[in-house]
Amino acid sequence: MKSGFVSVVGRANVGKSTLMEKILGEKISIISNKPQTTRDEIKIIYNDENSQIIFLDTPGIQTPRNKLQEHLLEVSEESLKDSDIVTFIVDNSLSIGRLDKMILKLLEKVNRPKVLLINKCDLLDEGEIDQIKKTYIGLNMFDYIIPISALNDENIDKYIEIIKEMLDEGPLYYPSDMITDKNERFIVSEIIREKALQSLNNEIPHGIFVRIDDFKKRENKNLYDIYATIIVERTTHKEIVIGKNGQKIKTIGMKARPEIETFMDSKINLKLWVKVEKDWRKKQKLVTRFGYK
Ligand SMILES: Nc1nc2c(ncn2[C@@H]2O[C@H](COP(=O)(O)OP(=O)(O)OP(=O)(O)O)[C@@H](O)[C@H]2O)c(=O)[nH]1
Repeated sequence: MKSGFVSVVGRANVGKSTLMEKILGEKISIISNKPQTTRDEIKIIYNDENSQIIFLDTPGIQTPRNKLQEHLLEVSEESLKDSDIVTFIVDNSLSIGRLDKMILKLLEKVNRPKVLLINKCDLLDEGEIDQIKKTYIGLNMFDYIIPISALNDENIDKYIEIIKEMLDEGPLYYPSDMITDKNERFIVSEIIREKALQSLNNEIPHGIFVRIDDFKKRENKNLYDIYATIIVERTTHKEIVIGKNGQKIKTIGMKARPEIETFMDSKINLKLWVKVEKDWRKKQKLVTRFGYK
């Protein structure tokens, strides 16, 4: 049995969620394909007959502008140090951009075997792939460099093979049917948050948080009652989330419910409320209370 922890870092939009979905299937895409702004580290667990790979899916890296983003950057650093192998994903850009350089600086400090995935190779020709490879070989930092296309499922099996080769023998850290360490409440709150952000069209840039107030299965029924509160920073935002005649919040609920039902494999009765907590993002205390650390 081989097992171990593999951290996966990359800036937002390079295709991490797509990769995880190809490795682990649709339920994972519900979990990992969420807007970046408040996402914490998520462990995503791959199992087969003779291995367990625990991917530490870290938040996409961006320049920290507030406490929450600072925290996300710390999460990435920590998971790099805790893991057995580090995977760095870049996309089809031909040169190394500013954020990628920032991540490379982090990686330099981490004394672990490293794999580089060049994603979106379906958008590149052979010459371009070679050019990117050469750039990174020049850094002398990576044990393996693998061009992939997460979208077209190209070379992902090779990546898994290489990870297995590199891992040591180890125990089953999690039950073999477990796919993530996050509890259902957290994932449900992320689904609601995502649907809210989508329905709000950037009217409230990043300023919402979703708290699950109640989460109960009805006796002898395949049905859950879930009560959640969408927390906003301002009274004006509250009005926006509720919408005219409550239309907006109704839409958010209608979009979230089917996805929660797929994830929970159960019928869902979802009730949503909206509440104002001023400047919640800036307040480290609230960030802590809401479970980011
Ligand atoms: N052409 C091409 N597009 C891809 C590939 N992988 C991902 N994409 C696209 O790139 C975009 C971003 O992919 P995501 O998987 O959401 O990226 P991410 O890194 O998880 O982004 P964050 O959630 O912001 O961290 C989506 O539109 C994907 O369809 C690929 O191999 N080829």
